[in-house]
Amino acid sequence: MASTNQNKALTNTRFSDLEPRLAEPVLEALTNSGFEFCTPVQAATIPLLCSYKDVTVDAATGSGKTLAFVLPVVEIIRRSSSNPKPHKVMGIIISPTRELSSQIFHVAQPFISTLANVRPMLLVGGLEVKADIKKIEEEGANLLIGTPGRLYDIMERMDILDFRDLEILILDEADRLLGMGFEKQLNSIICRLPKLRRTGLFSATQTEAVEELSKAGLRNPVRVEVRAEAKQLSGSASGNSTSSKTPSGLHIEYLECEADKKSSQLVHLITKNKSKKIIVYFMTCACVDYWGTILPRLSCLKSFSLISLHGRMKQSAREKALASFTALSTGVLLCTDVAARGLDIAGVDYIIQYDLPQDDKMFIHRVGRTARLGRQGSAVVFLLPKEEAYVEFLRIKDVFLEEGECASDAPDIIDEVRIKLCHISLSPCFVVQILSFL
Ligand SMILES: Nc1ncnc2c1ncn2[C@@H]1O[C@H](COP(=O)(O)OP(=O)(O)OP(=O)(O)O)[C@@H](O)[C@H]1O
Repeated sequence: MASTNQNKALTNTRFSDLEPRLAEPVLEALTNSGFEFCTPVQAATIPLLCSYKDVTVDAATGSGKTLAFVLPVVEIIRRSSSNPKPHKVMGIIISPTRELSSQIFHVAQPFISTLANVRPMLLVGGLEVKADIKKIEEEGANLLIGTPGRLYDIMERMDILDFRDLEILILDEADRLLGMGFEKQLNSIICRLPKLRRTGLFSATQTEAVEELSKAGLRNPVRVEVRAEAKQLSGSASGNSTSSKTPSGLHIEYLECEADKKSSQLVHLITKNKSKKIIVYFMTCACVDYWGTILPRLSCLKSFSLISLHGRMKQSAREKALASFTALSTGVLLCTDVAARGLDIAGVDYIIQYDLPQDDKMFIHRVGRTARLGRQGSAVVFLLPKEEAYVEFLRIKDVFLEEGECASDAPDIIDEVRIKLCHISLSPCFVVQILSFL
């Protein structure tokens, strides 16, 4: 009898069931990596991209988006030419951070290696651009995976690369790439690519803005939207199913805290969760440096592994920090939003948002570093009492938290905040924006 999967985050569709059928070597590589059943986003997206459709994909954090684009990229290159000339670029995958590009490169490696003569190249900042140029000149590059800045730089400097037959462009964390910060480089990259190509936009916080889609040159894209099933919200009509942008195994709490008590609360939360693997998000690189210096000096945290990561560290230090934290079973990563999007770090149980994110979308990406692919995880966000909506909510709901205690007895509290905020007219503030995402 055919077996079905035991993981609720997976569908009963096997990779070998997908149509058009994936090539045998890819199916073998999937089996060797322990992947048998597709996640919902993979089951929906892989057949579309493999049938030459453009897609915009919006699915929760940790839902398996990486394989949902990596497999079609490999398939499309295989069909087009499994033996391209050394400097003929067939595909490009762009993501906003060095760490994420590097992760994608490594996830893709076993599948790309089924294409014997296709050379992938990781192009990220922080390392000498001359070394990249030399490598491309000598070895060639058929699939570029990297960050917009370095890709742009390489395209500016290297006429040798031929993009005329490019088949597929993937923008991971597309809202970040298209919405802010990377316009110049991205426009310049996209302008050089043939219009007749496939394009895929992926994110957990996708926007529908037409102008953004047209910036990426999509043609009649199919929109794939996969939401996690959420618990029934109290106060909503019975029988209504709900869906959530955050994974179903994620439990989110808030902690009301005066500014001058935040530091002691942070230490308290870290020590209380000693047996967990924790990520703490701060607003700036300077904050990470500050806490990275202070916390290890506290006697109560002497036995803790505390690792700092931010964008102003040297590339080698960034890589070392991420590798060290990944290898830990318990420990604390102190970081900025450079580690908020896309990173797939095994075993993260707990997310602490010491500072609210500057970009409200980042809330989802931060908490999404835990509870990935059907696992459980929890997250806490520090909120100041002055936050009007929050205080008003406490008054209306008659929910009072002991000062300094986490809201662990109020499991659906954030959902209830959202519902209540719909019913009372409060002046918009950042907290409202954040909560509206949940
Ligand atoms: N079909 C599958 N079967 C088992 N595990 C899978 C499958 N697809 C992906 N995974 C695992 O699920 C985890 C999350 O996948 P991935 O990093 O692609 O998520 P994501 O949707 O890109 O998340 P984010 O939005 O945070 O970038 C990874 O550890 C990956 O190996």
